[in-house]
Amino acid sequence: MAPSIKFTEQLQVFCEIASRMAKHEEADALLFLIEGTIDWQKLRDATGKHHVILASDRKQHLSKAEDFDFDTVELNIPDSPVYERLTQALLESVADDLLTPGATVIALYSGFEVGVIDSMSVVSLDEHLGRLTVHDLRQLETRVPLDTLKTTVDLAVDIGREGREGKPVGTLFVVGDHRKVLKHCHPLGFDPVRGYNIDDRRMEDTKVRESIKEIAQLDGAFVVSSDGTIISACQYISAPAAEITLSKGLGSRHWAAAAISRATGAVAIAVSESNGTVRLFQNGEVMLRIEPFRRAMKWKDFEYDPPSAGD
Ligand SMILES: Nc1ncnc2c1ncn2[C@@H]1O[C@H](COP(=O)(O)OP(=O)(O)OP(=O)(O)O)[C@@H](O)[C@H]1O
Repeated sequence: MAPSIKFTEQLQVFCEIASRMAKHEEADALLFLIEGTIDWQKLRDATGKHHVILASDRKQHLSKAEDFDFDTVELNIPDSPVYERLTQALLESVADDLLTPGATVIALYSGFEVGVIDSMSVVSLDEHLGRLTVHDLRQLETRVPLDTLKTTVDLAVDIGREGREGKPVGTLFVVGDHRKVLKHCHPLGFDPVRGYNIDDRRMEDTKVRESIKEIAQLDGAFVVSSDGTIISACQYISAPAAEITLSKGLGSRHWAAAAISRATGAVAIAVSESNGTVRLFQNGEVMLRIEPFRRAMKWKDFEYDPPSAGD
């Protein structure tokens, strides 16, 4: 059974203060990061008509919450620091259209004692989160289904923000039109997904996404079919770069992304190793750019010397 959080007097007072703060800040929502179920009726009474989002690492903690008019977000990053989980909850809420990128949110969470909501923050989602909206993805009118795009973009944003074991990671996903894409690819060594059956290569699966984060540390691109199956990994992409203009500072990974999206009907999603920025290319152009949400600044970024367009 899911653990339950006692609806204490302290929680009641927290809800009242959060509601007052929400009014004062003209906040768009209250966000509760929870580690168990709560008496939903009491929470609804205490938060009145406010838009409330509940985020948890476990689906069962959120069970029946929607019956009380709460929005819910599942995180799947247990044991991560609270800051990471809050960030993820905000990103997911924006991606699911529960919050706009410019929203102000009153977040309530357990900052010190496990299982007790003891902390509150006023968060203004700045423009770093700004571009990640389903609306933007919808505007692309691609032949790649929205679900596949959203899953890939979410994963790319995770990779850009988290890196791996403290190190930044960059990578490239080429999504859709995979038969044509493969004609422009050659392997850069062993293909780590080769030999796995289709069910073990679907991006909708959490375990598969975790494996992708590992493989992303290797050189080359992922080729993904429109239905979100990883067709191949560690591929070098060579497509003609003629008629493509990109901003200065973008290197060969981004040129490859632009070129393949021009030469085929695929959407290319590049994660920059230098700064975690995710760019989505279609028809040779950057259609969407998502800045990582507060990744630590690295001074060595400024020493970066991009290769020339012909590379
Ligand atoms: N044509 C390509 N196909 C697939 N992967 C590529 C290609 N070109 C470069 N890469 C990958 O991108 C990595 C970084 O290359 P480079 O620094 O030139 O790219 P970049 O666009 O500046 O990207 P970043 O911002 O991540 O540094 C390479 O080590 C390689 O793994």
